[in-house]
Amino acid sequence: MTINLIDYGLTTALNTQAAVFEGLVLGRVTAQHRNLYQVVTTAGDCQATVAGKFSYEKMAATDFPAVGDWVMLTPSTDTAVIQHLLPRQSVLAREAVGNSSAGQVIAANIDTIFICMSLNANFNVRRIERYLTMAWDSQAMPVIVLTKADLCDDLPEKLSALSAVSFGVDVVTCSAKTGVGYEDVAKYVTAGKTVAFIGSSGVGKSTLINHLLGRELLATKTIRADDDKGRHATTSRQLLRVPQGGMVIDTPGMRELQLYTGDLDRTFADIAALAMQCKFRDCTHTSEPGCAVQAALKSGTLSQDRLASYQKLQREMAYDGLTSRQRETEKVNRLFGGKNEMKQVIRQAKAKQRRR
Ligand SMILES: Nc1nc2c(ncn2[C@@H]2O[C@H](COP(=O)(O)OP(=O)(O)OP(=O)(O)O)[C@@H](O)[C@H]2O)c(=O)[nH]1
Ligand SMILES: [Zn+2]
Repeated sequence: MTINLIDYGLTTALNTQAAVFEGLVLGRVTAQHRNLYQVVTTAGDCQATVAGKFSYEKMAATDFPAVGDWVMLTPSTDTAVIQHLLPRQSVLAREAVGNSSAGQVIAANIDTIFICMSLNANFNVRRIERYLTMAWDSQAMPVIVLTKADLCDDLPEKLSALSAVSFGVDVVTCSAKTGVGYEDVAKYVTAGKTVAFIGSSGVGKSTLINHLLGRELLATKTIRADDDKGRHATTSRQLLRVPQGGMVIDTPGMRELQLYTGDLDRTFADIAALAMQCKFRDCTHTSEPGCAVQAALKSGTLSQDRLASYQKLQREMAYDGLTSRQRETEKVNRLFGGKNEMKQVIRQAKAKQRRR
């Protein structure tokens, strides 16, 4: 059986890069189970591990292959060996577990990211801002997918609230119950294109993916009626072929993405434009004279909620860029409200220690 990698998103540019590595075979990572990878090549599916140099050269976690990556490998009848990672066109990363500021790649080479949010209890434009920031940073194209339209009786109000933060990003409204909008979602999933779904648990991502795949591949779960919170149904990371062309990446890590880095200026284009008009270039938009952001707040063209959301994400990203020691300080600052307060707490703690 020969597989056409063009169906898996192979482009001429990738092929040209791959041609440099003589004697190696090109493939795309479709799944990852700890150190073992599933890779599709023209010869079919194979299992693979990474070459020793990935560990010896102390590569960063983000330099290891992830689902969606294009890799060059030494073929084998048993376990192939991944020798090289081809440059990524887009990367969806999250903050690694623990106290390091290193990122963890959860999927690579995604064309479209569906930001899923249900139109009932889960709807929250502040969360959309968070997801958009992450999506813009990944280099993939975001599309906002509003699910469970059947459970919403104030759609125009919600769409209007959304238009204030979406800035021309495509918005699709859908419902699994009525079938409305499902075809609009499918339009983005075309031959050679890779899509990913992010959004809270229980919003209907698996339901949408199953519809695209035309089968019940992913288990969907029953939602607790009282709080609309879902239980996790998806367990393994994977890249799945859609019968009518295109691929879906569904990795559990995508499901509660923490902001790692992000393109705030693109998500908050209105605030970025205002900030350009501030008198001072390093304006913090708090109490400086000639602050265009504060002026917009006063005139009502910018909402306090939106500015607060921007500042919160800005703080989070600054925090992500800190070393672990700086983070500790930052945590203390957050807890005690500032340096002087912190110093006082430390003085008191030391005094207590001495008394012992
Ligand atoms: N009323 C209604 N229910 C829906 C709709 N879409 C999905 N559901 C239901 O919502 C529940 C959760 O859907 P899932 O597709 O499992 O949600 P998920 O986003 O994949 O959840 P995780 O796997 O935890 O990330 C299931 O009971 C679905 O049947 C919809 O459009 N309307
Ligand atoms: Zn300002």
